[in-house]
Amino acid sequence: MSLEHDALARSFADICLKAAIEVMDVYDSGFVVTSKDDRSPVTAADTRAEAVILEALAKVMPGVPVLAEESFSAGFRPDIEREFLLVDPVDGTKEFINRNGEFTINIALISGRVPVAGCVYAPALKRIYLGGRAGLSGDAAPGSRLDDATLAPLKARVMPETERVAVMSRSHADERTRAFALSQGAAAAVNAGSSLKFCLVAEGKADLYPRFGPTMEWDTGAGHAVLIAAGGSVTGPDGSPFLYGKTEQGYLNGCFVARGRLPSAPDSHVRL
Ligand SMILES: Nc1ncnc2c1ncn2[C@@H]1O[C@H](COP(=O)(O)O)[C@@H](OP(=O)(O)O)[C@H]1O
Ligand SMILES: [Mg+2]
Repeated sequence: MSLEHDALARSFADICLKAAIEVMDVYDSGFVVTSKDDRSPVTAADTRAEAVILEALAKVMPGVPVLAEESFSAGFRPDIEREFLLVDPVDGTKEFINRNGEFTINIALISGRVPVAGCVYAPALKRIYLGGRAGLSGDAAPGSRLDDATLAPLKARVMPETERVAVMSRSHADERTRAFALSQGAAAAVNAGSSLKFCLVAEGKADLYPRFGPTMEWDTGAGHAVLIAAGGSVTGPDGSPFLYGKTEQGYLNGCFVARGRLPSAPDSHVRL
């Protein structure tokens, strides 16, 4: 089962690398920004990349329901089962529009309400992160195949007692988030767009990522998979489990805190 999740993360990575061709074509050639019903911005990159991802996922995991950002915005409501896929074709759309490179392509598998495999790919930065049983990261160009030679194990660092580094949203940070980070011993803050924040914790460049502003399940599933594979965790601010498949609340996440390795945590993690 665990090996299967590593293999799945790899197929998600290949799908992200393929979808990145569409994303970067739009990014490099200029684009029109339109507003969705919820007034969030969208470009042709989101819809074109999502089409590529959905077609590929239907071959890799036929019959598994997919909750994807643009299809959801268009009104599609899949019947969520114990296993389902989450897709965010361009997370960090504001960063995409601002052309700072901090946007990602995200695919995750949820099983029993927790992420078990995921891939986060930042095509402009050419960085890829995989989470299955193990975490991996490396450099990869849009349109390329995943190359083992460029991948290295991903390990979150043990949270230091002092001088912790917090990473927060570049476009949606607020005072409550900053106050919480301070209360958790953060001595420095970094800002980043998209699910890259989970990846910064996963690679030991930050210790915590508090999020009190709204996010959707497809924004967090893949980054969450990467982080737990690297030995970190995601919980509610009170330590409660952070679960997926929240149909009754329209797949809107509550507040959460992503953390690196806890001082007492064993080297390997246990999944539900
Ligand atoms: N008011 C709101 N309601 C729901 N989600 C919101 C939101 N404001 C921001 N987000 C989510 O936050 C994501 C961006 O996070 P960040 O600020 O960390 O980059 C957005 O992803 P998209 O860019 O895919 O739309 C969006 O889903
Ligand atoms: Mg998103």
